[in-house]
Amino acid sequence: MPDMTLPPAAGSGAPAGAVLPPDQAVEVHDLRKIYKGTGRAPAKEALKGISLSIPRGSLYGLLGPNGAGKSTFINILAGLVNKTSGTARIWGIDIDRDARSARAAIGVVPQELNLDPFFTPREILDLQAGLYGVPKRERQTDRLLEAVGLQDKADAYARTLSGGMRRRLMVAKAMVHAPPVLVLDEPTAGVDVELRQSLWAHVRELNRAGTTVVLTTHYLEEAEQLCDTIAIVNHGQVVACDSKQQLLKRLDQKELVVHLGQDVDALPEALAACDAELQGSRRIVIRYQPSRARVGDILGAVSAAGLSIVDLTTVESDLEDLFLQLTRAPQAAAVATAHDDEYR
Ligand SMILES: Nc1ncnc2c1ncn2[C@@H]1O[C@H](COP(=O)(O)OP(=O)(O)OP(=O)(O)O)[C@@H](O)[C@H]1O
Repeated sequence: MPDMTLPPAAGSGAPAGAVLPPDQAVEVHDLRKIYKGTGRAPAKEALKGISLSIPRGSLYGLLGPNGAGKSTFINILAGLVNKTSGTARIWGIDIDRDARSARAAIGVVPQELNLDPFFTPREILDLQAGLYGVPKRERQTDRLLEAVGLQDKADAYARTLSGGMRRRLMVAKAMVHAPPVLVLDEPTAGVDVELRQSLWAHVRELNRAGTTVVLTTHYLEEAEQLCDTIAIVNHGQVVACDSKQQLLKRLDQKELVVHLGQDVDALPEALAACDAELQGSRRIVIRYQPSRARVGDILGAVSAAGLSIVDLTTVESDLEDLFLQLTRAPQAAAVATAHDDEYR
């Protein structure tokens, strides 16, 4: 990936005398969307009252399985889908009160690579800047092309660009009006591992340059590697939303594997009250909550039962465990309600 020095996002800093940028880049409250049924297809409630605040400057992940409602959410922000109810503000601008200014504050990179194959990157960016009413003298076409490493391809037909180059061009296209908020819908869906890394580097660079980045993904790894804050969405509801560290802390579950020096045929009595399991005759797996149980006490109980410990391993839960817990739990709706209250 080329070295990228990006043009600063509009409003990302606060020049002297300027209106201070908002603390929250995006704020939505009780956002609902019902797609009307057509023919035999029934109506679909894609968003069931989403409330979220996306802090300015964050790299925010909307994580959820296919069909969770992520694209619907960002398409509403982008002005491409009409919400059924609720409110949304982008960079402090209510999308109902001033749709035009709200749209100007956001750049969206859609999932589909919808580029005209017979236009060159330079033409595509110029055209897009024209659509947004950016005066010619203020256009940053060359800088943007350089930022996404496409200066050498500025005048090549888009159809001759590789998949990765096209994605980068899409990012540049979404940035022509220097929006302070950039939304990427599944930026690396179907992208190979190497290109994924370079796209991540690019997204981090955009964020460092001051742009608030919101991305949707169903790749846990992507959210874990890139995002500082993550909202997990399932069936049109937010089931968790916190900083990555806090989310991981919420798991509060560890697994301790104790390898014994002798054969046993049953769990020692002292471990009966724990979530413990004897595997084979020399291995005990104990699941515990670090906030409630001390590993020293657990090991003490094993030793007190007259068992010798020859080795130990611990396994920590990761985001994947939380994701599975939250998106598979039958009471997910209850979790969401309790959680939403925290964020209102
Ligand atoms: N135009 C539409 N008409 C009817 N239903 C729709 C429409 N667009 C989306 N849906 C439905 O709304 C739900 C949410 O879809 P959405 O595309 O927002 O989810 P997603 O989380 O972005 O999933 P994916 O990653 O697969 O795009 C799904 O059940 C989908 O089938």
